[in-house]
Amino acid sequence: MSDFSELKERQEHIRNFSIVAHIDHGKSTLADRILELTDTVAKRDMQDQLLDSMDLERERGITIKLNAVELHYKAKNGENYIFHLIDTPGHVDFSYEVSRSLAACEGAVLVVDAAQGVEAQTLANVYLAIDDNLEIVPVINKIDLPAADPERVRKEIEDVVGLDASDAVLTSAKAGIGVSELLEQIVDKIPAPDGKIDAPLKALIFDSKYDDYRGVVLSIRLMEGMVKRGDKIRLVNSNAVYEVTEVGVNSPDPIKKDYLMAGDVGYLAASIKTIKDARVGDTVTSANNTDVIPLEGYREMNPMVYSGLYPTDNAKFNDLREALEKLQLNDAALEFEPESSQALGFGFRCGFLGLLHMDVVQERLEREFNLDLITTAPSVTYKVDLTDDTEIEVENPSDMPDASQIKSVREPYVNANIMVPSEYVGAVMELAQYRRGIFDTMDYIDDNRVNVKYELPLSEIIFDFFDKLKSSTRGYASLDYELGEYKVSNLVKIDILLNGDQVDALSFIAHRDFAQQRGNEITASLKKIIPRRNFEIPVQAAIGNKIIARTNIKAYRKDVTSKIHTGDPDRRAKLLDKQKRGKKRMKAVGRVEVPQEAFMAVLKTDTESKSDK
Ligand SMILES: Nc1nc2c(ncn2[C@@H]2O[C@H](COP(=O)(O)OP(=O)(O)OP(=O)(O)O)[C@@H](O)[C@H]2O)c(=O)[nH]1
Repeated sequence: MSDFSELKERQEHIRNFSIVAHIDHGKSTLADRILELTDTVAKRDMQDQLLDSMDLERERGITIKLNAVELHYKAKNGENYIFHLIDTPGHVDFSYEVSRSLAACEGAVLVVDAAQGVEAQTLANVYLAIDDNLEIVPVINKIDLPAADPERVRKEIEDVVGLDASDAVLTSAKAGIGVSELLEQIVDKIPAPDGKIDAPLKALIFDSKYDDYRGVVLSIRLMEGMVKRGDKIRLVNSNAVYEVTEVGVNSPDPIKKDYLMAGDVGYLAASIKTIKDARVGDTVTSANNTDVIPLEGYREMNPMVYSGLYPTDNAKFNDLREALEKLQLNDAALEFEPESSQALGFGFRCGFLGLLHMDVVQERLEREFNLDLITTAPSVTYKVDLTDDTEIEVENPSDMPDASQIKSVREPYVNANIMVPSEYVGAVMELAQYRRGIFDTMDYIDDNRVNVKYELPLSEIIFDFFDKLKSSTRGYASLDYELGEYKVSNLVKIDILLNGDQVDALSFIAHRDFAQQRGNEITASLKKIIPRRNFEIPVQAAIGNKIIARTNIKAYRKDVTSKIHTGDPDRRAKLLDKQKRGKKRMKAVGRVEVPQEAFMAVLKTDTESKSDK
């Protein structure tokens, strides 16, 4: 191995940075250009959003997971630098990934769209970086757009974020303009890591994933010391000892290395089979180093919403448990515990950071673990004060006690930050008011944009608030929020009965003022969603014993294949097959078949349409 002064020299040439931005401001495209310019990826292998390696990320055009790559850059001063670039997601549901990435870095490149300017997530993400004492390199991207106004945006970065943007790099990630200037600024402005190379190993686990062959593969940032194949390591929290089988970096494909040293960002495999040993935020040290002070891990994330995940085939319960355990490694914000439902059997109550997160988890479970799942409607956590002076938390609406036992129910509120051109302030306020928002403040960002702050019930914003906000502001509003206080609200549980039987997984909680309306809406949409049977199915909504809405699904008589001549077995088989596939995501509840969509019917509210107009 190289001698100490060589290692020290190498360390001085390392630059670790994340790219942070509001969603769609061009982080992933900028990362692509950086990969190209540093010849990390050959032109012929280049594809758009290369670091978004999950199919799901490419299909949706969003970054879900952080991604760390090593690049080599020869600067204008003639020296060779090692960059560790961590691309991060922009969506609020994944800000946990951002905070973990930042902990592995000395600097952050802040990308701001030259036409849109500073948006809600720009602020949220850059504040995370400022809190971590990172050096921030501002970049004004998309200068090729006709609507680009870099000087206005420069001023916004100074006035709203409070950073010196006088030498912010002007880029077009799309056209490849300004990227080499950015690389030079990264070299000049972001400090090299300075952890002791000759101290005992201390590394932070900032991500991990399960690999069938290598066991758990850890993404680590070495703070002190070195690690190589054959070393015995200890994971501090779990106190588990392993022998390192491989270390390396992603560039972007994995490349094995002889060693990783203080300042490096790379991966480590040690045949770790016990998933719970390898938690994100834990410290890795050498096996014989027993008095190490663990690195400051991460703030625990509290899920914002909960929903039930059930296998459509009850026999797959254990497969689902195993899949959730493996996925949790790669998604540290996911929580789950077993629950059961009369209607759906055995499954898990899962906690998510938001609906996009929930959607992504469901899709990853189905794709990566080959499961068919039913998800119940998401719910926030309510705090219920009971008449016997005790307090309980309710994450599943069907667990809400009987009204006679309840003194009061409190629900979580968020502090929301909405940035919007001033002409749309009226529309934003109308929407927020309708969603039971409490106005806080309004500040001008510049001559024609404002930052409006509201306290809003979380349950009102997790579903479709953002879509409604976008549509009532022609896409111009951006939103960020953090959990605030619990407040007492007049809430009731609404139960749904199908064919006379209450279906626990369809119960939901609503504000009393909207209960009647929601009852009507939901019975009407269930009527459309639930397939007819050869008997009439009453669909009812009830508060306690009182039925508040009712409709009927008419009986259906004909067999779907009865019209087809038996002489065409092919067609008949195809039709039956189609029918079978359609059934995959259905659950038989009593004599009624309930499709996945029905469990989400509660999310579809038409209530704003009146206020939108
Ligand atoms: N005109 C123009 N478009 C750009 C530029 N940079 C990125 N885009 C486009 O902006 C869109 C969003 O770019 P992404 O790189 O996916 O944005 P992102 O910030 O990584 O988004 P998330 O990962 O979802 O947070 C894409 O359609 C890009 O092609 C630019 O410099 N000019």
